[in-house]
Amino acid sequence: MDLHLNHVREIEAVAEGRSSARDAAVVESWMRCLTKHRLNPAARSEAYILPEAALREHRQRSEDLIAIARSGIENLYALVAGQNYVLLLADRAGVTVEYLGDEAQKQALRQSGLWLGAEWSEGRAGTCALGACIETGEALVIHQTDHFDSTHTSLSCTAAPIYDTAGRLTAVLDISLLCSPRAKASQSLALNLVQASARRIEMANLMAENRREWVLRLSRSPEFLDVDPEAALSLDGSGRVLGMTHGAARILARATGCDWRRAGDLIGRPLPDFLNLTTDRLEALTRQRPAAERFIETRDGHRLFAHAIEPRRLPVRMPAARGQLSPALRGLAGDDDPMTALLRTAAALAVRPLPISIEGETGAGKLTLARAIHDAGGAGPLVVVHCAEVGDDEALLFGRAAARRADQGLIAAAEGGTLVLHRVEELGPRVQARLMRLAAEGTYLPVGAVRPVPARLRLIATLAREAPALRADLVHRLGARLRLPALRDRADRLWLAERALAAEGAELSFSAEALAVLAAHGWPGNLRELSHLAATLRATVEGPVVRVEDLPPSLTGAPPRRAEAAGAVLAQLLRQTGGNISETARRMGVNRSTVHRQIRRLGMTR
Ligand SMILES: Nc1ncnc2c1ncn2[C@@H]1O[C@H](COP(=O)(O)OP(=O)(O)OP(=O)(O)O)[C@@H](O)[C@H]1O
Repeated sequence: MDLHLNHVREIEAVAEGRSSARDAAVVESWMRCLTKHRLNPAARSEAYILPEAALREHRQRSEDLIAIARSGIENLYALVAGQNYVLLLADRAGVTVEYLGDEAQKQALRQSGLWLGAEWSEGRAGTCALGACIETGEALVIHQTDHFDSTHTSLSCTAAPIYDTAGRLTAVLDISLLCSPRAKASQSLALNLVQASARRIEMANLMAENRREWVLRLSRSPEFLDVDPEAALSLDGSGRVLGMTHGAARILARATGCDWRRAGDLIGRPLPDFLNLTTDRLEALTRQRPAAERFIETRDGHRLFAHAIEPRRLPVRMPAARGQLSPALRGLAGDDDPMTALLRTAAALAVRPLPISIEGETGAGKLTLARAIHDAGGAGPLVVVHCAEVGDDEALLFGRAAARRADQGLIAAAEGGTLVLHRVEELGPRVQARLMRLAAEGTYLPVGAVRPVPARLRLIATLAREAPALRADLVHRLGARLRLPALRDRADRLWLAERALAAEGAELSFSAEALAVLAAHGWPGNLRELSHLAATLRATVEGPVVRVEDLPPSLTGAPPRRAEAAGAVLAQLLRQTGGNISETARRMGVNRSTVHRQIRRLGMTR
């Protein structure tokens, strides 16, 4: 029977949901060809080779990658050339930008598309190793009749992705055969080889990009650690992840239960989020000690061997020890490791003019930390903007072109100092769009101006943990991210509670039972809730000891207040204060942004 017809029937059967002996990756790719790319399995199309000019453009864009990948590609080709393999390096679009093949087979290779400039995207060529690898981000073999288009069913192709240090797929490495044995298993060795080469290319890329940073290489076995490690990541001076190989992205993602496909989210997070390791232990992991002694553990309990490589030339800025933190920063936490690490990072950032964003639940201390960073950094005015009050009023923030001094915006007022945008997610969409330039380039456009104005200031944005109203592209421009833990997750919460009482000037202390209640409480209002509790206790408790009975029902288990009741209280307070937001906020014990938010959530009009 006609092989082509057979092939088409098999694809149609899979489309109808019949089970198939093919690998899941092949079946999924066939389904994408049918439903996403809308390809016809009965149609046959020759491999597409880009015109010269278009190919030149693709190669120019991949120049850096080709330069870094070159030795890896040549080594791989040297290993497989004797077995008639050709080697292709394709860019993200599936276009072959580098090629090594046997001159003697030139004609046949060109004909079959195993050639420079061939486009092997799945949408163009149907199921093929390069295209399916780009779609799935994983290494795979597409062997003979695994191909969707029966034009390609004589080929056997094996591909592995190459990721950049930010975790984005940038290229695919492929070795292919014009003719191969029938069994797909014949290509297992090819798969291993391509994956190892891709890993080494990523490693070379990471090392080239991070000569001045700490690099941490990881391996499951000490024997390979120093010669051919499985993964590597780079760290900035304060121990945050700067970049990684794909292997490292998988390890870090697994350690925190994240999806490795969103590796970009791992960048900027502190090392202890993933490993039981802090930067002050990196020196103990250099080659001075035998590899077998350099083991560490991931947060999900996997044991790894590590090799830390010191930054070259410039000495790295090691994180400030706790005693070296400025008093403003030091006072923000007791004995809590994540907070100590966060404050060290904040101290390192405070002396540089980089934008910073601070995330945390309501009352977690975002604004307080922003102020402390400003204090630690030194110079200039501090302008705090409550973004709910700005809304979409562009002129308020950015000022107007050719304005008199009094009409300048808040950004101009912060010149030479710090601009804190508190609850930045409360800004309207137009203001958010205008803010992008300030965050990314340090310039801004006053309303009505045609030329951007440079802003010499440090930008600190605070945002709620879940801030869906904020543009994703703005979030990424808001600089280094500091994530404040919720009070219930802090080991120093009882220390904070005692200190809050002391700050009220009261000669009071908590009984052991009362401390147990505080330790178990969920603290939805975080530090704000704690400081209000201290103020209330100071006013209500007579003896020297706060007992469980002295604590309010919200802590000791009375039913929580319902949203309707909260709405009624808010409405009543607004009426009593004649709509005065500041006074309402003061009486409710929350800040003004919270009142604005509740008004909006409850659909009230002012
Ligand atoms: N480290 C701290 N120790 C004790 N109290 C603190 C600390 N940080 C903040 N507070 C107190 O907690 C309250 C809330 O702090 P802050 O306004 O900084 O929180 P926030 O996260 O910005 O809140 P929101 O997002 O709700 O505006 C303030 O009264 C502040 O004084």
